[in-house]
Formats: sequence, structure tokens, C-alpha cells
Amino acid sequence: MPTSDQPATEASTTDSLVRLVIRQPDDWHVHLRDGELLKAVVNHTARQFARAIVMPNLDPPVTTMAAAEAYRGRIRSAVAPGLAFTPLMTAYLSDEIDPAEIERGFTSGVFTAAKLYPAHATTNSAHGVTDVTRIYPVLERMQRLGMPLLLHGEVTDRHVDIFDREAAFIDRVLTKIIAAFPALRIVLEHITTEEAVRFVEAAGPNLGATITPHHLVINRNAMFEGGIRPHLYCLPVAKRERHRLALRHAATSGNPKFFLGTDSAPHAVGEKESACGCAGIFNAPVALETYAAVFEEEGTLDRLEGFAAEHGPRFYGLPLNAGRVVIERTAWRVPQAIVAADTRIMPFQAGAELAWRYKGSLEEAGRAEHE
Ligand SMILES: NC(=O)N[C@@H](CC(=O)O)C(=O)O
Ligand SMILES: [Zn+2]
Ligand SMILES: [Zn+2]
Repeated sequence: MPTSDQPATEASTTDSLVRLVIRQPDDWHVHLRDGELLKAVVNHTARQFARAIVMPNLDPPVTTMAAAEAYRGRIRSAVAPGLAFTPLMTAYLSDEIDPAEIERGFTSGVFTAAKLYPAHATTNSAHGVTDVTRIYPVLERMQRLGMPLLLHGEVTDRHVDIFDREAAFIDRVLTKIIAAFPALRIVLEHITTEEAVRFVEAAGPNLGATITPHHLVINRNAMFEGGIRPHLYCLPVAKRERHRLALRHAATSGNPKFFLGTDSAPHAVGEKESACGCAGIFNAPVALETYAAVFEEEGTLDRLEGFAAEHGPRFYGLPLNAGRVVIERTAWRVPQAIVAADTRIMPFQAGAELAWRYKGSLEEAGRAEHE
């Protein structure tokens, strides 16, 4: 029986392993939405993760400290009683953003980081940044404060092929930001390419990257298997197999620059199954289960804890979580849809049978066993 003062991971890759106990993870990139959708999705994240970096791409976007505080309040009230969950708020950078507001938000503990969406790159990014040099005064201030910059790393140039937009962003924008602000802490979010992996590996310690569960599992063929699969469409779009393999290698390598960020991005089924379907994959209900399967397949279950619970907080300079959670080898079937109020949302891997199941905190899992 593991206790919390034993080494946290009692994982091995033998067939006999039935139960994985790891430090409670955090999600360093999630969309919790607002209103009814927030209520429908937030507990899928809050039951697995102690903290989460909450994306600010609401409509209208979260650009002020007051808006972030109000949103944080709505998130907290939607979290089920008994779940200890800390939303870490982010500021949405726009051409007009006031550096003083970002600084106030960060020093008062409301903003943990700020997010750069190139204008029109993805969902609710219309108010994003049109040219990164326009926000140099903010980046200057963030560098001085030690406030992390989070990037949706895709160029929006329509002449660049959609599958090349991340690599082009690295060449054209990221290198420029790093050269201008060498001490700025930067997270390249939801990386999807071998180029991103190589770039992050080669860069200094101020650059990290998050990796989603879905980009570890699907390549671009999955979007077209037997017909168009709108629920597997997200941005950055999944790439060729060699990129997926590079991501799996990076995530499971033990390199502290890579850490967990689900990019769980729910949209109502009707918004996905449409002539112009929204980008985003809702993976919160199967997040840890999916990562655990990947780490097992790669023979690296002993590194899951680092990726899921240690590299992220260390990059952000935050304490590690004290609690432990249990993931068990128990086959279960993912529901076809999550239904809440009037909204249906389809989870990643809907209808599939998964090998691992998240069982809750060590205490909860122990209680359930004795009932
Ligand atoms: N990942 C996505 O495909 N969509 C995200 C936006 C984002 O993270 O780019 C969303 O908010 O729906
Ligand atoms: Zn994004
Ligand atoms: Zn996202």
C-alpha cells in the first residue's frame, strides 16, 4: 500500500501494474468557457487537476484585472463543493493592452501569465495582436516582472499552408521575441511539430512548451478517417505521423521543458458539426487517462509524474502539489456525449474503451475501496 511519504510514483512497466499513484497534476492550458458551458465542463478539469492555467479567450476577451477577477469568481462558484481547485488566470494581449494593467494584475496575484494570440489565429482571437512589435512595451514589462508569456504559436498569413503555420511562427515571430527579450519566460503552447520540439530543446531554460493529449494520439489522418471528423479538428491542426512521434518522444523524455497542458476546448456539438465547424477538442473527461496510456505505450510510466505534476510548477516557479492521486488499470467506456443543461459536448475518444481510469485522490480512492 503506498503512503504519501513514499516515492510518489510506484510505476513500473510490467503487466502486473494495476495502480499508479502520482503527485496531483496541474493543467497548464485549458479553456473553461463561461456561463452554462463553464458549469458543464469545469468539474471535469477540477476533479483531476489541482490548478489550471485558464485561457482568456472569452467573448469579449479577458483584458483587465477586474474582468479576470470576476471570471475567477464565476469559475470558483461553478466548481463542485469538495473539490479543491485553483484557477490561475491569464490576460489576453491585444494591440491596445495597457502595460500598467498587466503589471497591476500580476503584482496583485490575479494574473499568473499573459497570452498572445496572433489576431485571427484561432477561436476568439479577433482582438489578438496584429504585429508583435506593437506589444513590445508589455513584453518589456513582463520580462522585468518575471511574468510568463504564453503563445498560440501560429502565423496567420493565408499564404502559409495551414500545416506549416507553427514552424513559420517559430522562424518569423518566436525567434524575434526571444532575441528582443532574452530573459522573458515563454511557453509555446500546444506544440504540434517536430520543429517546435527541436526548437524548444535547443533554446535556453526560459522557453518551455505544453503538449496536449490529443496531439500525442492522433495525426492528421484521423480527421479524415472514413469521412470528415469535426471533433478531431483543433488548432494548431494535427500534423503528419513523424510530428506525433516527435511529440511523444518529447513528452516522455523526462525533459523538464515539456509539460502537461490539455488545451481542452469544448464547443457544443452543433458548433462542431457545422458547415464551418469550430476548432477545439474537449479532452478534460479523459485527460490523465490518455496521457497515462501514452506513457505506458512508450514504456515510461515512471516519467508521467514529472510531465504531469512537476515540470509545469517548476517552470512557473510555483510549489508542487502535496496531494497524491490514483490512476487505475480498469477498462471503461468513454460516454458518447456530455450533456448539461441544453448543451451536448462530445469528449475526445467518445465511445472508446480506455485502459486507465482516474480514481481521484489517494484518500478518495482508499475510501471507495473499503465501501
Ligand atoms: N485549440 C483550439 O482548437 N481551440 C481553442 C483555442 C486555442 O487554444 O487555440 C478554443 O478556444 O476553442
Ligand atoms: Zn491556441
Ligand atoms: Zn487553447
